[in-house]
Amino acid sequence: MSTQESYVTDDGRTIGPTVMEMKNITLRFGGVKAITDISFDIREGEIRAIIGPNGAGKSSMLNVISGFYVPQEGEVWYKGKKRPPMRPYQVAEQGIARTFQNIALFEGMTVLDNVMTGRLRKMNASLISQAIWRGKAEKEEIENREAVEKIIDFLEIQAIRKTPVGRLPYGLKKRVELARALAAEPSILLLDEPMAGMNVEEKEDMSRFILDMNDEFGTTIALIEHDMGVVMDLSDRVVVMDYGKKIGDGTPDEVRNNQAVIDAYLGVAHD
Ligand SMILES: Nc1ncnc2c1ncn2[C@@H]1O[C@H](COP(=O)(O)OP(=O)(O)OP(=O)(O)O)[C@@H](O)[C@H]1O
Repeated sequence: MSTQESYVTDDGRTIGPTVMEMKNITLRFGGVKAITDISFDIREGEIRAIIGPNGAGKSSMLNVISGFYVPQEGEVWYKGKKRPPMRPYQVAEQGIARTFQNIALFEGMTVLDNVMTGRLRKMNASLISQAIWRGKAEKEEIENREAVEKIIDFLEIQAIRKTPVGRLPYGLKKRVELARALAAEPSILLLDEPMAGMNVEEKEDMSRFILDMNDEFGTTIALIEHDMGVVMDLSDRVVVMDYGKKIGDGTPDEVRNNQAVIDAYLGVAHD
């Protein structure tokens, strides 16, 4: 199927054309090649997973997408244009939001205020226009509040909206982080091991929220994860990395039956 054509999944979601393309990415840290010549694409509206054993290069890839690392070789294409090297905040301004493996929230602030910080990109009224056109700024404030409240309802965190984040258990903090990222209304949402450190019930909740988020807001999601089982039910397509190389790419079924992937997960020796 052409990557420029839309298609409808078995569960009735529409997957659009390619929104991001990684072309022949190579990333080195001194003598260590974290990523070797990897290409793959992300389509609009899909849930795209990047999986692989420890040290495979997943975090490095996520950091290339989000602008934390600039690869020595290869190109990143976004919305049909080659992306020049960019700082992470510029990538964020382009509509790519992310969560972190080690939660990065303002612990002393309430859940509501943390989620509001995710909205900063959407706040357009400058200080001057706020002074002159108070009405415009007020309207924007109301819109922002409404958008944030919708997300808070959606992620079922109403009951803790006034609680300082520092007091919350781990699973809920992860959910608040998700809410904050979603508040930016990203074109692509990058999730860095969203289920790491969670118990079974928390993992089930998180899976449900990721699926619902994609369904309800149409958010394109790219996530990295080393637990293969967790992402198989969630993802439309999966890239599998091992020792910095791409060893598989396809639907969960294709990837599950790929011998190189099976070997990598069973720890079969490499040539
Ligand atoms: N900042 C860095 N400096 C030097 N080497 C690095 C750096 N970041 C990653 N590496 C190396 O690059 C390789 C890939 O690491 P990366 O963290 O991307 O893998 P990963 O698949 O995310 O692993 P994990 O599942 O354990 O998080 C590893 O050999 C790692 O040691």
